[in-house]
Amino acid sequence: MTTKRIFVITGPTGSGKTTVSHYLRSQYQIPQVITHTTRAPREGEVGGRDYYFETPASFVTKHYLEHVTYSGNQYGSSREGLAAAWERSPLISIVLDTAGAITYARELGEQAVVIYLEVADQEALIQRLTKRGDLPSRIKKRVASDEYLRDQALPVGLVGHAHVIVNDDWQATRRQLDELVTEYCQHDVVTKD
Ligand SMILES: Nc1nc2c(ncn2[C@@H]2O[C@H](COP(=O)(O)OP(=O)(O)O)[C@@H](O)[C@H]2O)c(=O)[nH]1
Ligand SMILES: Nc1ncnc2c1ncn2[C@@H]1O[C@H](COP(=O)(O)OP(=O)(O)O)[C@@H](O)[C@H]1O
Repeated sequence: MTTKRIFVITGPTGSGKTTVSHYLRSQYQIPQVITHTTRAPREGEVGGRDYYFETPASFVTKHYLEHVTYSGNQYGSSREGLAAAWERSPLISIVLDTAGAITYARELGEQAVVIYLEVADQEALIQRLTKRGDLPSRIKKRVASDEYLRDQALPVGLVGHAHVIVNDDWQATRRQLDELVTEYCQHDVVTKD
């Protein structure tokens, strides 16, 4: 049987987590676990595809494997969401903050393949957020949040568990992702023998 695995994509805001998750979906048909949030949708975001957008009252009715507060909003991933994605494919992905990534690494062990993204130049990262359409006031609040500052560095709890990718150049990032997918697909061929 093919081993079930999940690519846990983490890193600070603007490091490219969503972009990586979309690439894994379009290039390799790797489904993404959709998580729940109380934050308002950004322009272009669609409920049920990007997030399940919740009110504070509806958020607390779900069964979470883990949940966090990030820059004043609630986020959580459900056990049901994980099981539903694994029904569709043995290799799936999820986008989490580093606290969530630590929980997944602890709860799922080797099934969780953690990818930590970072951008070397902070100015470039701010420019990416601006280009993405984030309002200057929101960017200011986000980059001043404790959670953003915490996620700037690979947490001790993920050292030795995470594949670190410096996402400055998309072609280089793509190559590293291609290698990872190949590695984890071959892993299964090897373990089946
Ligand atoms: N722990 C955890 N983090 C989540 C979850 N859903 C989203 N996040 C993280 O919450 C943070 C804020 O997400 P978002 O508002 O979409 O901002 P972004 O990082 O700029 O895309 C990011 O680090 C996401 O990876 C979840 O269910 N659990
Ligand atoms: N390597 C890259 N070079 C330039 N822009 C990038 C790169 N990776 C992602 N981006 C852009 O940066 C912005 C933030 O990326 P996104 O995936 O939304 O980050 P996150 O989900 O971590 O907040 C998006 O507009 C995305 O298109």
